[in-house]
Amino acid sequence: MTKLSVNVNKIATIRNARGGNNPDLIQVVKDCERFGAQGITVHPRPDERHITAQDVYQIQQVCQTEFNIEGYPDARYLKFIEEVRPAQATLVPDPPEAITSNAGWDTIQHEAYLKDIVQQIQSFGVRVSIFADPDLRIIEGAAKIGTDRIELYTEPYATGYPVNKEEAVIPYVAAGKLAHELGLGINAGHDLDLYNLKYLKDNLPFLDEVSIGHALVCDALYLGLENTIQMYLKQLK
Ligand SMILES: CC(=O)[C@@H](O)[C@H](O)COP(=O)(O)O
Ligand SMILES: NCC(=O)COP(=O)(O)O
Repeated sequence: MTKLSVNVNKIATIRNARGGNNPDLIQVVKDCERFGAQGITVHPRPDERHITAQDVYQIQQVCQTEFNIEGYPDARYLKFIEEVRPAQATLVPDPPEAITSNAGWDTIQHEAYLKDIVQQIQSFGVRVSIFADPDLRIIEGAAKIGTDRIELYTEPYATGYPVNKEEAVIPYVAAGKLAHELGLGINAGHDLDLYNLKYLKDNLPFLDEVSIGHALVCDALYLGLENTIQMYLKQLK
């Protein structure tokens, strides 16, 4: 079964726009889970443009499903992971000024660095996922590093889907097959939506989890949060 982890970054974006507590992020987290979300994902970026440090600790208090914290493994991020002990830590190579995540790790060039970080996080009893492009050498590198899972970066798939979905999915099928053969868990995320999700899921038999935020929150503006979460879950059946 592929789990849906709802990324609530954009709820915090709207809240921060006015400086108050509307929408109430913690209430939205509770509601997402009540509506069927099987995980909650946040990416507490250093500039706190959306998710703040306070949000991270408050979500941990209420999250009843799997809490997934994404980020670049600097000292601030590792402190979150050690103190919060989420179900999963997803390592992303974003520089602080990144507008959004736009690439996976070079697991070959950064093997020694990532191996140390992964061991540190695993020593906290936290599962590790490494954000990765669907490149077979990169997947092999991820296995060497000792990560529990990879998260396939799906922006290129989402961009290619409307043009030629059969072609767009090819690298992901190959990467997913190799990852499974190497004993890695498989997550996927970035720019997934109600149009492209089912085709990816149907072509990736061992997909453990998708984390979806931007499109889901945008859909919820028109369709309502409960209905939207149910619609995303239906795509994963
Ligand atoms: C890692 C990834 O692709 C997304 O989870 C990322 O967290 C999106 O970040 P923004 O919500 O800041 O665009
Ligand atoms: N890891 C991907 C994620 O959490 C959400 O990405 P997006 O759906 O906001 O593009």
